[in-house]
Order: sequence, then structure tokens, then C-alpha cells
Amino acid sequence: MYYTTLPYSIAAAIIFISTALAVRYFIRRLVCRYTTDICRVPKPPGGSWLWGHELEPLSKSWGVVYASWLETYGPVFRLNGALGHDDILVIADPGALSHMLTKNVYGYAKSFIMRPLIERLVGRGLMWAEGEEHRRMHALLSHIFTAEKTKNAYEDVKVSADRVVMKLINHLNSHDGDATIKITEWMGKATLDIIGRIGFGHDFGCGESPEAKKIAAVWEQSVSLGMTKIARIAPIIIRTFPFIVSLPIPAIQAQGAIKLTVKELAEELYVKASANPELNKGKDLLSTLIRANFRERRNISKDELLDHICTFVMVGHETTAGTLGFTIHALAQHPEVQDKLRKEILEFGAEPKYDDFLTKLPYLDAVTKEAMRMFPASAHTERIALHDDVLPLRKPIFTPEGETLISLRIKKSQLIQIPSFPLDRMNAVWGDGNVFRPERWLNPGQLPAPGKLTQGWSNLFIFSEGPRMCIGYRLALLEYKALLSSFVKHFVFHDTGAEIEHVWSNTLQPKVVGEEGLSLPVRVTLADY
Ligand code: HEM
Repeated sequence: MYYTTLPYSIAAAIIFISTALAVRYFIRRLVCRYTTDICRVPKPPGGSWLWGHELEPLSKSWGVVYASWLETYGPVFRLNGALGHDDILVIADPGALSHMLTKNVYGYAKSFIMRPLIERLVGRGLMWAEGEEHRRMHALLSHIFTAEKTKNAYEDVKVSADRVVMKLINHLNSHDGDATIKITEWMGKATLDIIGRIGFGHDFGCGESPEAKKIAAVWEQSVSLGMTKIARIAPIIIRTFPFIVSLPIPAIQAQGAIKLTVKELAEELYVKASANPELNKGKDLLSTLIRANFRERRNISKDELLDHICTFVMVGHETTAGTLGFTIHALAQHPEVQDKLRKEILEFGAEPKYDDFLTKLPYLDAVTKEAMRMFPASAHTERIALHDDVLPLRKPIFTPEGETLISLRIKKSQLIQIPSFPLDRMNAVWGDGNVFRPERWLNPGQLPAPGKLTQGWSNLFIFSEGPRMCIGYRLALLEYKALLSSFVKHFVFHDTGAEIEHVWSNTLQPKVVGEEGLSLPVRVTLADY
């Protein structure tokens, strides 16, 4: 009896599930066709029945596949989602981005992939919060990142910049003045040192303290594991099966370890600083927050304050280090740009101060903008629409049926990807978007019209735009310019000839083609002047 009925019940179950899936599929297509404009948006051909188009971007250096789609289909297109997920909208149109990120920011939340990732990496701070909670946290934190507070951080930035320069000089002296280094690692020592002081009055010993080494090791482990094929597919699977996040998978657990390490350190300062908040005169961000919490009776929990510090430490140091690393690599590949930059810095003479960086070093400013255009650390992001909405388009879509769409109706839960990495490299906007050419910034006539660009810092997308734009962008720019000018003043960077590809693992990562793990090798010698 058992042997005869089992195949029938399995067959019945298969027929039932297949019919249910087919009915669901057709209902969704009908809903999509008649209540949204998604079906009219261009879509690349192909895409597997199981993975949709979602594995294709992983097959090449990060951004290359999205860039070719953007070239072919324009700034708005759609992809088949993996594992039966609805079509995904990909948006690089400045009008639609401004609607989602500036005008209607709380109508679009971080996606089910991004939010758990952020929570594991840095905790439930500003980057993780949504809606009213985000508004409250932003009001609490924005006053510690003003232009004036950033200016006051200059001395700490300078101390760390000098320390890492001295360390690299010593390193070169012990290698006959000529060494190939992993540039992002060196930049990470400096930016961690800076955020340690500014964030919670901690000295990371220019990357040499045991805690600094632990953070660097855990970060590298998390990024390296994140580069493996399975880890790169994992977010797509997690979207359908969110419980996977709680399984003991090394790549996922390593992300949590970074947060724990930083929290442990910040907790020591928290205990000291909160014992007597009025007497604590610390200038660092944690002390400032503890004092404000005490004076204004805000009742912010210790956990929340520590998560803010974790967020600043991780998103504040890795991003800036990554962009600096890519810039120095670009300078090694463009010696004429490097020489011109060094000349400007040497001719300036004195040590530039905060205000000098803003107005008195135009070529440094041009190099900064060009690098920020080409190497955004946050290389990709995603949003979910929380309500039915209409997205305005700055560049209309012309459908094969002869219709012109100047806006798109979308449904609640629509998943939207923002391809931040290729977004500011589009040839249709920049002409030569993949060419590192700082000179374009010296002549405003050579820049695209602002209407073709997003509304963030310098009309670039690197720090995003609107109320969720990077809160630390002034500090990032100060660190970036102070470190880059010190490095270019003291060292000469040479191209090693290694072919570099980009990987999206937590942030934008460099990797030598054909080698394992993250690496951006640059040959360094001492500047001779
Ligand atoms: C070159 C360096 C940096 C880059 C490229 C960068 C980029 C970004 C981007 C793109 C976002 C928006 C993410 C999104 O909404 O999906 C963001 C948010 C954020 N950044 Fe930065 N960032 C940098 C440095 C810093 C620094 C130095 C700090 C602070 C110490 C910082 C703190 C934050 C925080 C707290 C948020 C969350 C803001 C919110 O959601 O309201 N970042 N950053």
C-alpha cells in the first residue's frame, strides 16, 4: 500500500505546487502589466530560469556588466530576479534617484539584503535605521559632523597622517628606498588611527596596536570570504530564505566579529566617560554624545551609542582608505597627474590647513573629485518601495510600441538597485567616463550639465544625496586630502603592471586578476626634492 500510494502523493504534490506557481506567475504578470509600468521598461535578453540576470554582474569585474547594460538600455532598465523574484528595477536616472533619496526618502527603505548586512557589520546605528528612528538619530548626530566640528578634527587628522608617513619612510629605508606595498592596507592604518582618536579617543598606534591588528584581520577575513563565489551568491539566496543569516556560515559570522571587536573597545571608554559626564571634557564623538545625552536627558541607551561608534569606525575608515588606495594606484598609472599634483603641493609650501584644502589647492581638488567620481567605496545599493508610487524620469523611455514614458508607476515592495559604481562613469553623460582625467574639473565647461547628474556633493553620487547622504562626508574629504597631499609630497608611486579588477565585498575592493584575496600593489620610492 505504502509503495503504491507514495508516487501518487508525490506526483499530486508536484502538480499542485507547479500549478500554484504558474497561477501566481500569471497573476503577478497581469498585475504588473495593468497596475505598473515595469513591463514597459527595457530588459536585457537571456537570464536563467533559476538565477534570472542576477549572476551576470558577478561574472566580470564589478560594475562592468551594469555599465554595458546602462550603455545599451539607458539609465533605467529591469532584470529578471533570481529564484522566482519579481523583476528588479535598476535606476541611474537622476530624476528618479532624487525622488527616492531626497524628496521621498522615507518611502524607500534599504532592501532585505542591505539591512541585515549593515546590522551585522556595524549594528543598529544611523546607517541601519529607517523612518522616524532615522530622523531622530540624524537629529542627534548631525551636530557632531558640522563644518566647524570637522575643522576642529584637523589636528587629529594631521597627527595620524604624519605618523603613517613616518612609518612608510622607515619601511622604505629598511628596503633600500624601494618597496612594493599593499596601498589600501597602509591607508587603512591611517584612517583607523584617525577615526579611533576622533570617534572615541582611542589610540590605534597607527595600525600596530593589538586591537587595530584584530580589526584589520577580521575585516580582511570578512572581505576575502565575501569575495568567494558562494558568498557573492549568498545575498540573492538570503533574499528568498532570510533564516540563512542566522546559520554558522563563516563569511556571515566574520561580519559580526568586526562589530564585536569595536564595541568591546568603545565600551571601555563608555564606562569611563559616563561615570561622570559633566567632568568628562573629551572632544571625541562618543564623549560628546554621552554629554549631550546626559544634559538633554535624551535617554539614549548604551547599546545605541556604542552602535553609533561602531558605525563611524567601520564606515568611516574603510571607505576613505579604499578611495585613497584607488587614487594612489591611478596616480601611479598617470605619472603626469602625479607630478602636477606634487608640484602644486610643494609650491604651496606650508602645511595646508583645513581652509587651504577647501580653496587654495585647485589641482588637489580636481584629483579628489575625479577619484570620487571613479572609485565610490559604496559601489552598489538597493532600496525597497514602501508604498505604490510614481517615479519621475529625467530621461524618458521610448518603448518598442512607440510610447514615451516620462514617469514609472511602481508597486509597494518593488526592489530597486542603484549601480553606484558605473553611475558616474556613464559615457552617455561624461563622454570619456572611464578615463581618469582630473583636468575636466578645472574647466567647468567640460563638465556635464548639472541636470544630467545627481544632487550630491559636487553633483557626484559617491556620498549619495538627500537626508540619508553620508553624514561624515566633510571628515572623509578632510582625511582624504590631508593624507593624499602628505603622501604625494613624500613619496613617488609607480605602477607595478598588475592587472586590477574590482569586487563588491562589503565595499568596493581591489584584486589582482588571477590571484586570490584583496590586494592593490603599488611600488613606492622616496620623493627626491
Ligand atoms: C570616502 C569615504 C566615504 C564614502 C565614499 C562614504 C559613502 C557613503 C554613502 C554612499 C552613504 C549612503 C549609503 C546609503 O544610503 O546606501 C553613506 C552613509 C553614511 N556614512 Fe559615509 N562615506 C564615507 C566616509 C564616512 C565617514 C568618514 C563617516 C563618519 C565617520 C561616515 C559615516 C556615514 C554614516 C553614519 C552614514 C549613514 C547615513 C544615514 O543613513 O543617514 N562615512 N556614506
